[in-house]
Amino acid sequence: MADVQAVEAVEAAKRAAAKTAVANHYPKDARWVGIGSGTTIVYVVEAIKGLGLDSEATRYVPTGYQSRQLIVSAGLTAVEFDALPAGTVLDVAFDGADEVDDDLNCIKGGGACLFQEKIVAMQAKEFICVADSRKLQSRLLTNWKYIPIEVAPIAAYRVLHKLVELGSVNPVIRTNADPKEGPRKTDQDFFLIDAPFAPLLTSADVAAGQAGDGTNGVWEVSALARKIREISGVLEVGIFCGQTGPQAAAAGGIGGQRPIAAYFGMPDGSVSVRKATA
Ligand SMILES: O=C[C@H](O)[C@H](O)[C@H](O)COP(=O)(O)O
Repeated sequence: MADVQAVEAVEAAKRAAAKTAVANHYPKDARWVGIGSGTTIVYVVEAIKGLGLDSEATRYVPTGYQSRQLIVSAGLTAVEFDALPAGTVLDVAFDGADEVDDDLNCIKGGGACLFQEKIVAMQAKEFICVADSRKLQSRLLTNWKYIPIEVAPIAAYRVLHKLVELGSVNPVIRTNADPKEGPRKTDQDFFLIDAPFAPLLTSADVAAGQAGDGTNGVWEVSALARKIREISGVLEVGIFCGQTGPQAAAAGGIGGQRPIAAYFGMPDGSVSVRKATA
């Protein structure tokens, strides 16, 4: 009974966060909207429907199979990322996260989606993250214990070896719930490696003098993300960091993989917001 109540409380928290995020960031004249993956994004789509705008002109860009099914089941119109007219910039992209730190860096991929999520977020003016209080931490890898990494199957063991060199302790190839069914496949038919590391340093940690260059296995977020992406065989890493959309636009580019705001449903029913400072 207590378990059922706990699950219901978490679902209520996700729904509250989604409703607030959509109320604050969904443009009334939205033309292109990115829709992420996972269990929390379901409430984002519910909240979008709840706005009652349902414009014929709005198109929703999915980040994988589940996301597309969600869009279509809600009676909304999906357009695949590779079918977007050249130069299309999404008005906004919403997505969940496995953990978010003080700088709004995120870990994503716990549900096996990260590559399409990243390219959709990076094509949007604003990327908005929606989650519950379990995901709200000061540093990444506090409550959530590993970094999901999407890899080419042929390179998986090579990547495992390289991750150990970077300081990961016991990285594993993710399997299906029944390990006899073999490795879990992504929407790209790639494998996932789940790589535990020590908690990742934030900008405040670095400003306070901590190195974060991998010495003794301690990494700063962006430094580790860069190192992992450099390994041949890695398609994408489930660390979303670096520029926000507005920062990218100010530099003459499009979109960023770091959200401009993250909304967390709290156990007391309130919604906590963390906003990017720059
Ligand atoms: O792989 C899945 C995605 O990155 C999800 O957005 C992330 O795992 C959060 O999922 P949920 O909302 O189910 O906690």
